[in-house]
Amino acid sequence: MTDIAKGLEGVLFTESKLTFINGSEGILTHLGIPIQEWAEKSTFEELSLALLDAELPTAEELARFDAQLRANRAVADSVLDVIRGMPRGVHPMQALRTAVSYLGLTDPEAEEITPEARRAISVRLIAQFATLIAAINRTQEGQDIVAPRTDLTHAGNFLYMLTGKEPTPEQARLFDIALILHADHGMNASTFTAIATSSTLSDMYSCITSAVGALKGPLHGGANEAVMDMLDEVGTPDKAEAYISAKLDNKEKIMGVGHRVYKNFDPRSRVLRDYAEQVANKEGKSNYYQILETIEKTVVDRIGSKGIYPNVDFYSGTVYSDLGIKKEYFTPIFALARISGWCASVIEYSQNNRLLRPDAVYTGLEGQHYSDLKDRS
Ligand SMILES: CC(=O)SCCNC(=O)CCNC(=O)[C@H](O)C(C)(C)COP(=O)(O)OP(=O)(O)OC[C@H]1O[C@@H](n2cnc3c(N)ncnc32)[C@H](O)[C@@H]1OP(=O)(O)O
Ligand SMILES: O=C([O-])CC(=O)C(=O)O
Repeated sequence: MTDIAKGLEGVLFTESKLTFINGSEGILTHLGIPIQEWAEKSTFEELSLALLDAELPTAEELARFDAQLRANRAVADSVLDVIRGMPRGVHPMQALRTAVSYLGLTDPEAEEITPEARRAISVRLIAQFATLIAAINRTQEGQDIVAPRTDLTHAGNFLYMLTGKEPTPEQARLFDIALILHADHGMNASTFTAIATSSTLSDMYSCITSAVGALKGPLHGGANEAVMDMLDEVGTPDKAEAYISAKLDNKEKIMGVGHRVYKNFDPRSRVLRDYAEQVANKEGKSNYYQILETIEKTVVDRIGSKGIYPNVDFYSGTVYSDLGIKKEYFTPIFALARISGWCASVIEYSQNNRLLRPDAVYTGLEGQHYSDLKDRS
């Protein structure tokens, strides 16, 4: 009997210098540097550049990249018209998938797949994802689109475009850290999807459009919104333990916990929990935070022995909702960060490309002949 790696678990299909994960010890590094240090000391701009070039930038290189991002924030009016024309009430991830696909139609270099073109398009995509997501939010809320500013950081400008108000330095920095934590994560489903698309020698916009679709699902990036739905369903902290126990008794999955690779705490969830806790200590524990605390305890007590612990999606929503962001935008914000990892991984894989084409064990019928439709019951 041939072994099948269901879900491709543990299958090694390429080499990468970008991200290392030790799932049993809960370790995550980018370019060998622990995620906690990136979160504490770096910026999303710096990590994005480090991933794109697979090396730590100099101050001069970072300044140049930052200037390029700022200069590329605006998107063509036709893209904004498409966003304005979208039906109201669509999920923002549907809207983002369509917007990024359309964005490709406005980029004269879109079809180029040379390393230089992939790199240049990546800079534009990283810069413009923020503009697309903020514009989707504004139009879906019936508000005017806010044009990007060049005097704010990537995180600060996004929050400004989203709300129309300049964020405080603390808010911008907190959001920057959230972006850092989500920027890359090895061969997760959406990065793998981007690479699979690029392996056919398709263009960057196709890679990223397919990655957005993969991130959207609740087993992947969509889990952060699903966690918020769960918190709303639980309602109050005193109901959390019974709610989770009943779900586990029914063999239902709890959103925001469990991971294909981490069989211990996801280090990103620890960082996010610390920030959520700081806000809770400063402003009083929010209802959401208290429910999450009880869910975490119940899950770890009941199924921690199976290696089920909170993942990155567990606490991110409380941080975003503290910043006044609606839950439908949690997954687009994940995409806002992961665009760097997607682009970097496509660039890296393209340097040594081979078409991705796995196989399946055939279990269907054999030796059959075509029968006329009228003869079939
Ligand atoms: C950014 C990210 O993508 S992080 C992941 C975000 N996704 C979520 O939070 C959704 C909830 N989590 C899950 O569905 C899963 O943990 C996944 C999809 C992330 C990983 O799943 P897999 O690696 O395929 O694990 P699998 O489904 O095989 O589960 C292994 C065991 O753990 C249990 N388990 C896994 N996740 C959960 C969960 N969230 N709640 C309850 N039990 C769980 C399974 O029921 C199974 O138990 P069993 O062996 O007794 O049958
Ligand atoms: O690595 C994974 O499978 C999912 C994940 O945590 C991520 O993409 O950030």
